[in-house]
Amino acid sequence: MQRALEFALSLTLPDDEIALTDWLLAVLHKHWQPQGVLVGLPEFSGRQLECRGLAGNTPVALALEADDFGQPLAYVMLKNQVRIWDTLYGGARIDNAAFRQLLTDMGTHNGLLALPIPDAAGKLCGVLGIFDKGDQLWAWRNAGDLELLLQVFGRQLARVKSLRRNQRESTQLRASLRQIADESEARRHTATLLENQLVGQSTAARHLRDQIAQIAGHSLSVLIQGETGSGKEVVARLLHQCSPRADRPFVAINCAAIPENLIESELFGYLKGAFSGAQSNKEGLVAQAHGGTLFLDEVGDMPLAMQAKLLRVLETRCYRPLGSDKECHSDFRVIAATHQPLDEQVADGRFRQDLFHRLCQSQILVPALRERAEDIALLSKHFIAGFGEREGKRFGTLRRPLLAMLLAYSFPGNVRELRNLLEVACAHTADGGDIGPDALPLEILSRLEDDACDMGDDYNHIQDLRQALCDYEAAVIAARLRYYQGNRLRVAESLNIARRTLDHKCMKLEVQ
Ligand SMILES: Nc1ncnc2c1ncn2[C@@H]1O[C@H](COP(=O)(O)OP(=O)(O)OP(=O)(O)O)[C@@H](O)[C@H]1O
Repeated sequence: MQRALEFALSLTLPDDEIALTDWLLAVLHKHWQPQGVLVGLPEFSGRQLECRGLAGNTPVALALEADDFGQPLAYVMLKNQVRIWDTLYGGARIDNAAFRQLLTDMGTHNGLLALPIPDAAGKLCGVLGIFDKGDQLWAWRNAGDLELLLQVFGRQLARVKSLRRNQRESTQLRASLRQIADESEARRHTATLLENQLVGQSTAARHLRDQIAQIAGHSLSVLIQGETGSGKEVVARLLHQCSPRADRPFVAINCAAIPENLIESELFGYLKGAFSGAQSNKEGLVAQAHGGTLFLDEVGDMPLAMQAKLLRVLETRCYRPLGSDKECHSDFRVIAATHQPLDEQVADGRFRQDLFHRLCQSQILVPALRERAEDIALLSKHFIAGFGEREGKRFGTLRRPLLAMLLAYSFPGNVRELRNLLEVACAHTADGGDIGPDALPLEILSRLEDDACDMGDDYNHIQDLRQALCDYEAAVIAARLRYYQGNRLRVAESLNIARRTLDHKCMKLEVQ
């Protein structure tokens, strides 16, 4: 009983095919003690028999062609029948050198008993070869124990294989779940980054964020166009931060700000002595951008001669530092921006058409602020909060009259102008105070009033009619109060309303 239990226990330990084969070899070695033994199991394609065994006490491992029926194990697999060869004569005709060597080591005085291994369903799943003297092989064959042992092995093998398969599948499943979780985490991260840094809830702002999220994923060049101050650099930085290159450098160059004769050395770098004043080697921006993004701001201002050199770099990703005779390579993504109509410059011959096509494999147009006036309130809140934090102050809200004036203004300088204007207003507002027109210097106020644009042909920015009317009313009264230097009687007369009505409106609309 104890031996039976020990045997059963030993069978529970192997958890893969190799360990189970070793278990079978150990059992055979211990209880049958044959001269040699070989267990062959087809590998996953079925083309080869992976064999493990013992020649005496020495471990053997070899691979046999499963369809080479000239060798006995494949032959028994084909016939699915037990066979005994009383001697090993004829081994010389076997192609497989390792197997031939094994037969030679066993000696011709030994024979071979080969038995098919059935799985749980009785299907063939391997083969066992036992080397020993012919009469011993016949005795083992007739006793029938080996077949029983192989049934135990075959069933256990099926179990181990299914366990392995399940483990493989659950590992793959876990890996795909992890990938899905990583992807959705990355998407969430991108969305948060975009919402925080590209402020705005207008349709145009949302579209811009969607475009960035989509374009950031590939490595094509991007041409960003838009009026000055509209947020082109914000878009370029976000394209980089949301891209797989995010942890590599973002290198920006303003082509309009660098003298023509310096652009080349800035971009490509130089070697010591390349020109007078080059006292040491200097790495260029193209090299610094390796693995990351090269941002060419104001690309429309790049001189024609430099455009040709840039085109070559974009086509080959190779460049030559000044004074060097060696080509260098840099893997960068290029993003270019301009406030100029590049297509017109191409038509005028001021910008190379081939470079234009290279740069605009994908395009983003950043709309002017006046085309998305709905964003003004949110942008203002964002900037005021930022200035408050910077100055260590807590500002109240943007008062309606000022908001109304901002909504009516055409913002030729776009978001930058709004930001600058609010920076001034915050600087003139006390800690805890609301920000109104009185916080702006007169010249800015008159700029806002003089340039107050028509509220838009389509009034698309209006989301709340009652609020819009209040804002408009507040803006008119505030402007008139400034014009009459706070004289409410004259304001009321000029607007054809009673003085009491004006007072009431000023209180309700928070106009001072
Ligand atoms: N949607 C936005 N959300 C938050 N800040 C913005 C947004 N758009 C622009 N800004 C801010 O406005 C200012 C100008 O933006 P940016 O420099 O990106 O404009 P630009 O179009 O590149 O200008 P230029 O044409 O002069 O190069 C920056 O301070 C930027 O942070």
